[in-house]
Amino acid sequence: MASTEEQAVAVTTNNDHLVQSEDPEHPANLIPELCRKFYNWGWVTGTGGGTSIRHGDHIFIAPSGVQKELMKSENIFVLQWPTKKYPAEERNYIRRPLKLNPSACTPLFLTAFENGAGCCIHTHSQWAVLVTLLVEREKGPDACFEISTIEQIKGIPRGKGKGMLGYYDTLSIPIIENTAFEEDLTSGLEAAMKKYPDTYAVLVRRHGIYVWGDNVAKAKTQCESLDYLFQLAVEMHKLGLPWVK
Ligand SMILES: CSC[C@@H](O)[C@@H](O)C(=O)COP(=O)(O)O
Ligand SMILES: [Zn+2]
Repeated sequence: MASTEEQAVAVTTNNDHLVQSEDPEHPANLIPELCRKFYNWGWVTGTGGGTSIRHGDHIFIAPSGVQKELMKSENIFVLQWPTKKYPAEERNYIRRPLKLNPSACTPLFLTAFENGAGCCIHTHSQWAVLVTLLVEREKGPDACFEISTIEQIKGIPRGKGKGMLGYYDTLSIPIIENTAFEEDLTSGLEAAMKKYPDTYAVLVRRHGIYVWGDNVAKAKTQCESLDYLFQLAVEMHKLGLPWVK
């Protein structure tokens, strides 16, 4: 019987083609490219944060604990979709680079994909963290960031198949409490999605945010719009201006 290492080599060797493509839009090329951008925006510094893409029946996932802006396509893990929520076992990966572990965010990304997402982004943006500190903790499971009558709200969907929010709508993003380990956030994320079925993002107090979209472009632009709104909200708070009119 082959040793664990030999089995891992076999898996990796057999499926390297899954992350080899000349196409810049291929997920194995896009994830490193996006993470370089996100690093420059302060979203994924110090190895925190990350992103994952669903492409057909494959899920592309970054490794854990690496400098996300230096990641290469050969470092990307691949899971067959649909898959188990906690794919700790080696055999669940159809491509697993040696000497690396998959992102601790994997079960959270999978939760977004189960919800129909094509891409999920996790940031440690300081604006997102600050907003979670400004919304009262006492509200518990009802904690929610809300903002209205700001043009950029129109960059966020009203819900699946419901078009985009309008200028006079109120944007609501649920906030869940942080946990000691990233993967333990999964039940909180699931509960928030159940309570807010139209949401495309969940804030994590003192940690950051998970944002997803139907595809990569939507996840990225929605994440950008939210980050803009969080920064604006922090500055408004400093000026004593209300977020909701
Ligand atoms: C700075 S460590 C951050 C991690 O614990 C976690 O919050 C995170 O976002 C990234 O996890 P990772 O397993 O490296 O993909
Ligand atoms: Zn994180």
